[in-house]
Amino acid sequence: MSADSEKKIPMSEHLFRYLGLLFICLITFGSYYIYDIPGAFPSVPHPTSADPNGTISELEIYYDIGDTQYGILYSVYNFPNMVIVFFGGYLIDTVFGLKKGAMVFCVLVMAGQIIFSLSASYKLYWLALVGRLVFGLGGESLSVAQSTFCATWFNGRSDINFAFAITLGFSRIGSAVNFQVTPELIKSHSIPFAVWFGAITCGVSFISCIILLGLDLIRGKKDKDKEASKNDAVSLKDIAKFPGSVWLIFFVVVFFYVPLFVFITIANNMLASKFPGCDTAILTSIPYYTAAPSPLIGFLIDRVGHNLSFMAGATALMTAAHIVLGFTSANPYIGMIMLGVSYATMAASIWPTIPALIPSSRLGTAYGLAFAFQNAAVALSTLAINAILQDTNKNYHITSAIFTCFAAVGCALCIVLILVDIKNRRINIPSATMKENTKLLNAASSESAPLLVNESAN
Ligand SMILES: NCCCC[C@H](N)C(=O)NCC(=O)O
Repeated sequence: MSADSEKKIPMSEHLFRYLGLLFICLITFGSYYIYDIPGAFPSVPHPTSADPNGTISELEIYYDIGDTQYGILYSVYNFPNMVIVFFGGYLIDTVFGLKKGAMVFCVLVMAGQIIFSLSASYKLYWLALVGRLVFGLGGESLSVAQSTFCATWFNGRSDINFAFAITLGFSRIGSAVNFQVTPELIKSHSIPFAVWFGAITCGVSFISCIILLGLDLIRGKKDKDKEASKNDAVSLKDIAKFPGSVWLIFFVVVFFYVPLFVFITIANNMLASKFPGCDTAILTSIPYYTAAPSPLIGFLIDRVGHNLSFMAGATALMTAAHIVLGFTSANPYIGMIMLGVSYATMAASIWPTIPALIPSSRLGTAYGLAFAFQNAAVALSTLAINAILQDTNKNYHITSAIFTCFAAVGCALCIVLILVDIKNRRINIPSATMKENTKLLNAASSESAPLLVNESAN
């Protein structure tokens, strides 16, 4: 779409897209809110002979469990998603279609949290695991549906990076709000009340999903898309035909999100041990709060394009952040803010590159694959990092070196992507050209579905 033709879009059309975006944001608000409910339980003193200043989560006391069982509340979410989220994307593309898929995943998220809440009411740990497992069956796939909705609603528009950044910023506000609200509700009411409140946020997301489905029917008619319900079956051959750049982007997802998500799980202890007396609760939530202004970065990328250069900048900043946090005595706020800015930049630049490489009919599968790799890497690295810490008597220099290397590899991959794109000219180009290419890609794929872009042909 040229700048000229875009100027002719009536205001009511822009308002309609942004109304849709509001509900696209809201469908995952509940899932991002409830994901870290276990982590938001307050810590209480728990002195032992080995560690007189030791603390323990109130959740462990409530269910009468240890650290390992606490960790399993997260593992039952991540491990199955090494595989499930890929099938979630596949189901969206070929079995359910986007609308029914979103509804099924929303119901699973809400059902999972209701089961978790019942476990809190009856103090049953095994039921809590069942709840987290059911939540995991829908949680990641719902994020795939969200990305696919966002790509579909903003396909070929000049504000697609902005729209993606808004959904991520909004979702991460959900994560951050949980860290403030859950401890407050536990203090002012009770543990079951705080957990049931999470179920209410999922109810809000469920209602938003119903409204979004209605709006999407109208959008489908406006855009005259053939996404009546579902596409032709995705075959392994289609996936093998995904362009090389998309596979490299999946690897960047892995090498960027491991030093972010896995680091955050150990950040509390690492920062407390390196900087005694610092406020670790505030420090560890900084990267998520910093994601809130990522729409500003998305807005900037919409103006200048060159997503890969922003991704390279984000990985370079992530590398520097881990060096500052792990190997210098600089104030930890500096390193954590660097980490947050790098996250906000990556979140705004990486996810919109996928619709420029993969046609709409295969977007669910592509996002599903990206999240499957991400979950596998995060789940395995979390185990490996904790094993290393245990074996080295909590030598955080080693883990910082590992995170630094991961981020540096991510940066190197971005540079390779930039070099590859000099020839292909698909994603490190001015945004107007990228949007034009995306439209051509989708037009070509609807004529000879499922056609995927052949990089060397470009
Ligand atoms: N409950 C966490 C959902 C994560 C969704 C997805 N795997 C993801 O990482 N999205 C990008 C992000 O930055 O959150």
